Amino acid sequence: MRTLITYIMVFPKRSAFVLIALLLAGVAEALSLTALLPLLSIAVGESVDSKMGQLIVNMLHEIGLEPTLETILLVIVGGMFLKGAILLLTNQQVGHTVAHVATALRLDLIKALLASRWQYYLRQPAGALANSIATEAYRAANGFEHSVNVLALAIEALVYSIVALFISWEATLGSLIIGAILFMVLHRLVRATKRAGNKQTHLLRHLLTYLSDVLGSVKSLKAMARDNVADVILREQTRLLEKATRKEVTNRAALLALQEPILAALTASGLYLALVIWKLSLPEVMVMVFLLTRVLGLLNKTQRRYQQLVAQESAYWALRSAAEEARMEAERSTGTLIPTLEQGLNLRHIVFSYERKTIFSDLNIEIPVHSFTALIGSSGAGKSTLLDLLCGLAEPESGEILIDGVSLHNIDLRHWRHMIGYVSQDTVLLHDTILSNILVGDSTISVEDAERALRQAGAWDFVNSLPDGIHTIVGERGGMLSGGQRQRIAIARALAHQPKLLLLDEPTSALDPESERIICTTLQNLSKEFTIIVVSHQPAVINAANRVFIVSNGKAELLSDTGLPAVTDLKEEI
Ligand SMILES: Nc1ncnc2c1ncn2[C@@H]1O[C@H](COP(=O)(O)OP(=O)(O)OP(=O)(O)O)[C@@H](O)[C@H]1O
Repeated sequence: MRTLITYIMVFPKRSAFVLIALLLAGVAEALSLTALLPLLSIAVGESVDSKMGQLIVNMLHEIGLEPTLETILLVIVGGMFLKGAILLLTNQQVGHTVAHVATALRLDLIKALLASRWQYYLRQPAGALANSIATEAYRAANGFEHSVNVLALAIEALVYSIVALFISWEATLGSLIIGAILFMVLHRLVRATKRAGNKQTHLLRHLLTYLSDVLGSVKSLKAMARDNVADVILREQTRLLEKATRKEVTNRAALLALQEPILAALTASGLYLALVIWKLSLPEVMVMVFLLTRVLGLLNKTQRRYQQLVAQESAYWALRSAAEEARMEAERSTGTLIPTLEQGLNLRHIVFSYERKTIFSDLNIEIPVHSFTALIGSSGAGKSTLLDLLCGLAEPESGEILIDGVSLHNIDLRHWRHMIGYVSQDTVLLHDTILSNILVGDSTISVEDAERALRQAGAWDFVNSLPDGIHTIVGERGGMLSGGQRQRIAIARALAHQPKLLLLDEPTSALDPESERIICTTLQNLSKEFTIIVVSHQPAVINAANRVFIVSNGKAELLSDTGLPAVTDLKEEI
């Protein structure tokens, strides 16, 4: 019930529209059915003496129609058509709304996650996120559809009950009481479905997290003939999921199977009471039986829809709590100053740790503008972390990061990041065109910007020589390009928004010497315009830089600031 109310509160306008439409549909149907009463009276040659019958006859007189068999038949058929038209519009609206709800929930989660602290984001398994965006959002949106239907069916049942009350309040009340008892008895099946739904939500999240991890490393597992290990674990999780799904389906089937015979028994008892005990007239009894069958049928349908709602609702709450948790971990930027980068960067006495592991105990680095700085050091020394500190993705415990003498604390982070071009260690290109890979959805970057960036990155000649040029599709993870070409596209992506500072994390680690040489030349050319900081173990990159820092033991030490350090000397340091 909480989910039902929440859905309506979160999407009030859409829910209201759908409900009003369904209500109109219910009224249209009820009116067309009540016309049955005088129809039946006329059909059996009786006079129309019930209140409802009189009302219909009077209404027909009002609009200048005689209550003949033909007119009443037309009223019934017309009412049904009107109901059909309203239902068509309603169903359309429900369909649009379900799609809208799914999109709104997905966007909400993505937005909250992207706005969260980097350290929090890193802890989120990609598979769980994919599951939330795909499966949970879909199930949650279906939950919305079931909610609206529960309400609509309940309203329809109410409308029918009111109409039935006019005919015989005793029979209606009796049936409603029996209906309520039936509802409560069968509620056990609804609760069991809810438990199965919760289990499914939990297992699906687990399964997709594991699946995405396994698929990410399938090549090495396959090469070592260890893919059957993954297979066994996945099979176990799939078996559990299947069990939960089977439980849900069994409970649904049980509810459906039990409702039908009980409904038949109730209808038969009602018929007996009306004919033998209350001695109602045959047309009245026939209409009443028809209406009560509908009321109880609608109550049954309401319960079945409610059962479907509780099977899906856990997905909605899982999705909402994921978004809420991400919002609690939102990155908070306190600074408001607009940064400049005309003098340089200065890291002073930086102390930083991951949980209890100290990475920097007293880090001091000065980086003048238009310098080309290489950061070297053993694996795990903290080079990538240093880049994270510069971007504001990690925050020092103490010490200061100064941009042109202004503390990063006081600077608007988004403005600062806009001045950064970042090429990560593991750039993944999208399965899309080269142009899309450079724009990555940023509408402020023009095609001319992309072309300029490709030229700056030394990629223009090879892109231009491709049959579709900038519109060439690069394939899955950029697989249709060479490693060096992919890396130059990644550099072009980092340059497209005209940054001032270029940060590169191991840009050539996967490249052959020739591709590496080309990237180094590109970087040297770029250093005339940009301030470049590159993390690398590669002698060619270190030689290309004009300043070299070694990061070790929580500190950074300047090894060279004149240009070309001897590669052999550096190798010993690395
Ligand atoms: N998000 C994180 N949470 C906890 N520990 C982390 C996190 N990121 C990195 N570390 C740890 O901090 C240390 C420094 O990591 P970092 O990636 O900065 O090293 P690096 O010098 O760039 O290494 P490499 O040359 O191997 O890329 C490593 O020991 C790593 O395990």
